[in-house]
Amino acid sequence: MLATQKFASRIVACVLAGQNLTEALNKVWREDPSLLPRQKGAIQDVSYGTLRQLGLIESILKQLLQKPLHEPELKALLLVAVYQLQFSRSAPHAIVDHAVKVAMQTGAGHGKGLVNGVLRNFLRQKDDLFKMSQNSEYGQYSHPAWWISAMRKTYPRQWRNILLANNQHPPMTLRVNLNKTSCDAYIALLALDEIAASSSDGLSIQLLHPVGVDRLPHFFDGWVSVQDLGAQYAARILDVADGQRVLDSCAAPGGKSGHILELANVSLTAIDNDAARLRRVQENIDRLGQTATLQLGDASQPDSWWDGQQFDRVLADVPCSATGVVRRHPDIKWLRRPEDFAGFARQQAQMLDALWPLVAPGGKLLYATCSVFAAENTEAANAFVARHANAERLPLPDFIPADGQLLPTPEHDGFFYALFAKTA
Ligand SMILES: C[S@@+](CC[C@H](N)C(=O)[O-])C[C@H]1O[C@@H](n2cnc3c(N)ncnc32)[C@H](O)[C@@H]1O
Repeated sequence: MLATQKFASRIVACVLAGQNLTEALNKVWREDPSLLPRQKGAIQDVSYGTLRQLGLIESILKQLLQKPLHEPELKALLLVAVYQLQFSRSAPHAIVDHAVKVAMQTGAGHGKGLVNGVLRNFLRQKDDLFKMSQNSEYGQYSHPAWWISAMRKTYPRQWRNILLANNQHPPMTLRVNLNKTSCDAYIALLALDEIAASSSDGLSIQLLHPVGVDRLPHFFDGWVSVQDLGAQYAARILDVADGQRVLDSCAAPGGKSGHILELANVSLTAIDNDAARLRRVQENIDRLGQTATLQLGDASQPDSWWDGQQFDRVLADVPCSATGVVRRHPDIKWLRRPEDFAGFARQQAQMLDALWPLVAPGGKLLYATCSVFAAENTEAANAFVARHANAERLPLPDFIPADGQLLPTPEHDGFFYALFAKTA
């Protein structure tokens, strides 16, 4: 547990200082290669959990501290330890003792009395502290105030559920490759390996508990892929058919490219501007036993990679605020700023405008984000149609809300889809 607290508090401190969670984790893995997979799992769990529940834990901690704590490492250690005391099954006395030891080891030794006192007070007043923390929306929902008000304004009926869904553990969802197996047959295979799973739609499978992909039968033969249910709608909405030319313009790591190839025998071009991520597209397509043309390129500058032949279908799964996938990336809640959205919207509009000439007359372009903010979604789609006289917004299939905004729920992440047809 000592290592868990030591590294988790370092990671939480990095995120609170503005660093991305994945980068902070990778830095720790690089600096301490002796960490065992089990230890890494525990560090990851506690870091993610602390960031998910940060508003609640900070509200509790504020009640326990007589004055604000300005030492980031010490504060992160207390946040991690309070998170563990509130949410983990580890023995409380061990959590407190280890936190004191970590304080001594990490140069925050002068704070060991504070750590001991604060954590013991927490244990004595746990229920009252929790109750008091629920008096503020920050403590209740663990999101920044500006985010809470934006959700309340945009989704007056659903805002609470959205925020609470963001704080849940995400499910592990599989996309079943129907060219290789069926949902029922695969669930039966999983059962043989004692992996409990269910399907609500005959296309995807939700595991009761996440497992490593190496435990999934025939994963490396392409029978299933790990993909959130909301992301699985993209290729189905794109409505691909044999013989078409299809462009996936922001393709990495290739989840949606792979799905398109499973659904029809198309000629797929997959573009991404990140070489390392593009290699993952190749791995994914190889695993599925499919082929595609992969090209490193900037979707907003097609002149540098496009051969001039138009596409029947274009998928623009653009970079965005990722505010719909917060339960998978809890650092996003604390790293995003209200002023970020104008920049995302500008980049998204630029990409859409650059890709539109690549769509053949009668062809379709699917615009997708994993955002829940209107500036990147409904407003962007309306503005696009207003800019292009030959763009018609098409109705979506009935598995998607009519406005294209899929809100985060226990079953899926938040996504937005807008489908456009080129009329001339
Ligand atoms: C939301 S992710 C795509 C996820 C992918 N479609 C999937 O389902 O696996 C967005 C991708 O856009 C890429 N990207 C960002 N800016 C880009 C640009 N200007 N041109 C092409 N790709 C870009 C990022 O590297 C990232 O891989």
